[in-house]
Amino acid sequence: MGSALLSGPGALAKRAQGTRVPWISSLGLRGVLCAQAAGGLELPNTPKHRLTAKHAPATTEGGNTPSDQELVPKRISRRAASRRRLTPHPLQSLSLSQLAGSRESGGGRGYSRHHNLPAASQGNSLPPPSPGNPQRRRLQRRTRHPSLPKTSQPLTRHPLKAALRPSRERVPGGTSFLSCLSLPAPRVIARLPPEGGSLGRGGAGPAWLSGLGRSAWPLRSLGRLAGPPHPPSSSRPVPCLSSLGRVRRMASEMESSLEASFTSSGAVSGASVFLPPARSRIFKIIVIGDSNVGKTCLTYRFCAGRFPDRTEATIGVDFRERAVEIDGERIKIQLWDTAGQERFRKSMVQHYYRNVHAVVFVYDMTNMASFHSLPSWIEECKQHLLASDIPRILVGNKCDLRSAIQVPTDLAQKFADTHSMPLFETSAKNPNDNDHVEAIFMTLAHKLKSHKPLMLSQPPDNGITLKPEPKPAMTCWC
Ligand SMILES: Nc1nc2c(ncn2[C@@H]2O[C@H](COP(=O)(O)OP(=O)(O)OP(=O)(O)O)[C@@H](O)[C@H]2O)c(=O)[nH]1
Repeated sequence: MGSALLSGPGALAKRAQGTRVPWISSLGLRGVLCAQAAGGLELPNTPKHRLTAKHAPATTEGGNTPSDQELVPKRISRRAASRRRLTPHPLQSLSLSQLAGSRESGGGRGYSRHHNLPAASQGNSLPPPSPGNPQRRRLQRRTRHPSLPKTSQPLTRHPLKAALRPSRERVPGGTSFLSCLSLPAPRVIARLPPEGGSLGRGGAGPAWLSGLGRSAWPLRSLGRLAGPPHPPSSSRPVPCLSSLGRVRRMASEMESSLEASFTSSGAVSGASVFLPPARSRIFKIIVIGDSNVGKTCLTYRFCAGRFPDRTEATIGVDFRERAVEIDGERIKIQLWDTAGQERFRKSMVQHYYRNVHAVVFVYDMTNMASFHSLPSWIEECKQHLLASDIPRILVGNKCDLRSAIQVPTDLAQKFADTHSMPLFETSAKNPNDNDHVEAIFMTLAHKLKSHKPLMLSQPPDNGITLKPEPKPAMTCWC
């Protein structure tokens, strides 16, 4: 049928002109080959090396047309089929990242999404895929990103995902950081007021806590780490450093309450308002000295009237207050029991020295090193610009341990004279020295009262009273 068609007058005319035969596709390859073998058709645009005489099927004897099976040369068929299979689709030859980039950059083929440059210039030095080199094409398929190793990662994984995954693997021992964060915080036991309801003997709790009520005491008190009572000398429990932040916050609250107290006394009042006179003045006294010299015990003895059952190293600062009456005036003595250990005080120091009215230097009479540290404590006061006229006293503690005393009284007295301070030797532990401890702080209170520091003075007589401004006369616009 094919030869019949090809030998028609139209086909011959086309052949004579040597032009392409548009309807040849309807014949199929077999028909074309038959026609060519019969010499009836010349295909000008068909490469001769692909359709040559040797590929054409031999005419069977008797001039019969070969069967369909014979008409299709097997070699040509296989090669054509293999070429069709090996010729990549343009998208097939692109790597994943290139595909993603081409999507983002509007479909530019083979371009990096980062710089819009050809992928080859980004470090992927492979040439564009060639249809005739299947090995190279395979390489190109395996190469996804120049920075990633050629591992057996699934193609669907984004490179970034692999980089950001490692939380568990990175932490040694298989613990993730989140589990580290969820470690239980150290237990902190709040210091409760001593029996009787208040810290001091004055009855009521500290003024700066009065607004909170008694139920707020444990929250407002400073925490100390739970633990057994430590032995009298060296091995003391180590408090938790994380409590320092809480202590610092407390110290600032104390300061602001002190400043509020000063303000309410009328001495510091930036605004032109009239404030009622304060009911009682507050004196801030800081107690400083080496760790373990007995600062906590001394302040506790004065405010609670007894030796504490157990003590731990102070973190930052402990506050105690006692109200006393001197010459008919009620004043409050606020004792700041500071930490002796450097690591528990360094971030608190600026709070200690603000608005200080008096300083108590304490050393341990059974420990010469604590006495030798006194000059450094005095120096620290100087560095924090403590006024030279602020009352200071020197206290040697633990005089009950007579057999262990290392610091002779005359040496201590000489030092005190050098620095113009009165010297007291006492014991916070010995109940017989109770009056002595009391006398130390009461002396200070008397001195402070007579000292009449500017900040704590009563409101001046020329206090400005706010007068209501005269209202403007009503104007009716209607
Ligand atoms: N024998 C005797 N021991 C005392 C006396 N005062 C304190 N201690 C003991 O000395 C140790 C330390 O007392 P603290 O009051 O905690 O010392 P501190 O100076 O406050 O120490 P830090 O808080 O670390 O600055 C405790 O074991 C007390 O029991 C005292 O007068 N006599």
